[in-house]
Amino acid sequence: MPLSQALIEIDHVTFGYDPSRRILNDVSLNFQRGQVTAILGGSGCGKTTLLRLIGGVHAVDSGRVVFDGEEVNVRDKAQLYRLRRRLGMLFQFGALFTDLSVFENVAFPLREHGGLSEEMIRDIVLMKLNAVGLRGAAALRISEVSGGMARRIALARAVALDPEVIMYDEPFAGLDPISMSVTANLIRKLNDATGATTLMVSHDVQECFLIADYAYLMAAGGRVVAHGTPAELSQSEEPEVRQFIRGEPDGPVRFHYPAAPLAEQLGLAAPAADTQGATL
Ligand SMILES: Nc1ncnc2c1ncn2[C@@H]1O[C@H](COP(=O)(O)OP(=O)(O)OP(=O)(O)O)[C@@H](O)[C@H]1O
Repeated sequence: MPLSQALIEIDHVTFGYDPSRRILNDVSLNFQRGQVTAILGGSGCGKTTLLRLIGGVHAVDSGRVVFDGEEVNVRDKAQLYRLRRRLGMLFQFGALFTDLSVFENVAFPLREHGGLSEEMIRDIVLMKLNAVGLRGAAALRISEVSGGMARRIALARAVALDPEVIMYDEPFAGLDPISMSVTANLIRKLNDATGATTLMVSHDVQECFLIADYAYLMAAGGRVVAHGTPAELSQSEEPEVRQFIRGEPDGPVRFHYPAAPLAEQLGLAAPAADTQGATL
């Protein structure tokens, strides 16, 4: 078997939660060691589903998910356990324990892991909090911190056990522009400082392009529209890619669900050329 460069390979994967509706349709993506790779796409195109397949939460219908040369098999519990110990995951909105302090939130995975002395836990927690600039906030309660700080605490918690792979699901959701760019820079910094491999699912193209080494653009119907470095994708002449990157409401990817022209439906004018996109 040829040795692949990629740490994680999604190889011609097709998947649906139920047989009547395919979410991913013969998709192939590669995640290179040490790199930050963004998976970009609108709501519902299957980005989170991809992360779940990598974590072995569901079995693929066809194709393969390969982690470090080993095909993920959801029925092999011992393999899944080994795999998941190598993955760190930051879920959408972080999900911190609001009744615990900042310190205890970051300490949580370390205590779960077991076998670490209190002194070691303390040192690791303070180092991780220092990396996200919040060592001084260790004693605060989660209810006392801002949304941007909460995201940084969740980042510190996601990397507490120094995972080889860090998966972020919508790390920028609900953040103001400054917190967004702080979070983006931290994702890059944590990747480089720990030598990890980062997968980042998002619909924030600009933020991801600032820090990603490589990006995949996904569209509805579970297909990969394009992939490349942010520079390559930014220079693409492909209409679908250009629309995606510029966030334009009209183009090959339509903003409007098919409908009769608005004026016609409101009884304001005789049926005319399609004006759906022009009014919004
Ligand atoms: N557990 C589930 N059971 C059945 N259908 C699901 C389940 N989870 C997600 N879906 C459906 O699968 C599709 C893809 O969802 P997914 O969460 O992967 O999309 P996404 O690209 O991450 O979107 P978002 O950015 O909105 O989170 C959606 O239509 C969703 O309704």
